[in-house]
Amino acid sequence: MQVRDLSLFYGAKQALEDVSFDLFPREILAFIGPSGCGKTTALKCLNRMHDGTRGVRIEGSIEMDGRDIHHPDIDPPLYRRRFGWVAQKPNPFPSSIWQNVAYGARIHGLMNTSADMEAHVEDCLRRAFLWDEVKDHLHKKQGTDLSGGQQQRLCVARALATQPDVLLMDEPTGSIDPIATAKLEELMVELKSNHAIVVVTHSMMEARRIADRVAYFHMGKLLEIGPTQMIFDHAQNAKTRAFVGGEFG
Ligand SMILES: Nc1ncnc2c1ncn2[C@@H]1O[C@H](COP(=O)(O)OP(=O)(O)OP(=O)(O)O)[C@@H](O)[C@H]1O
Repeated sequence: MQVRDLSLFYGAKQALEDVSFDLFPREILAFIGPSGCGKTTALKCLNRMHDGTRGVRIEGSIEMDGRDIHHPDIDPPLYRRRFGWVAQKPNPFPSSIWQNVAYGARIHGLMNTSADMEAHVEDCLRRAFLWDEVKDHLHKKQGTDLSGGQQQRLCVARALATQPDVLLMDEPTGSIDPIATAKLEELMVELKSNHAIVVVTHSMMEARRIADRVAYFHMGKLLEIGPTQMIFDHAQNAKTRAFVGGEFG
């Protein structure tokens, strides 16, 4: 994806200003920066999640595979299917584990037979590192009956079910414990072999552990983007250096 000179306004308030970056296949790109600097707003631009939000105005361009994502020929539901979304707070549907995963594939008509659907649900749960823990109660347990970390991995499995190219994760480890966090981070690194991942994180350690590249946002601007080690050890911008050095934020 190519994002160029992206600005976003919530009514009169400008939340993003001339943001430009690329997203490459099979990379983890982390958005970091102080609270309110526009990370989530930028994430939501990628899958057109602001569509239909009253008062939001977007300028600049976003292209995916060389095509303008706002072109009238683009079908928004089909476009959005190319993205999986994982939120900070695990939010499984109040239905069985199996239904949580099957839902997306069903509404998009992705599986032809019930055998295909069974295999797909298993595959998504395996890829989300959850299969062994839930395989004996796929229909008996609700998604909401699982632990917080398991619920978050279920949300990843649900996101994988629509066969997305890109996973957008908004502080996915922000509300789970350290052991569950380690498992989710390991999962994200595994998933990047098939997906590009953009992750918003408040944890500098997490960005260091899992990201290939890091983008530093500051008051709506993307001040610096580069390989993770460069941003943490040799940032060009003084504000980036101060933030990753823990001086503020
Ligand atoms: N729906 C909205 N309407 C009006 N202003 C909004 C809306 N959503 C976000 N904002 C404002 O836009 C700015 C950027 O918010 P955003 O949530 O993108 O920041 P963030 O970097 O993700 O913050 P945090 O790290 O706290 O989640 C903030 O000033 C926020 O108050």
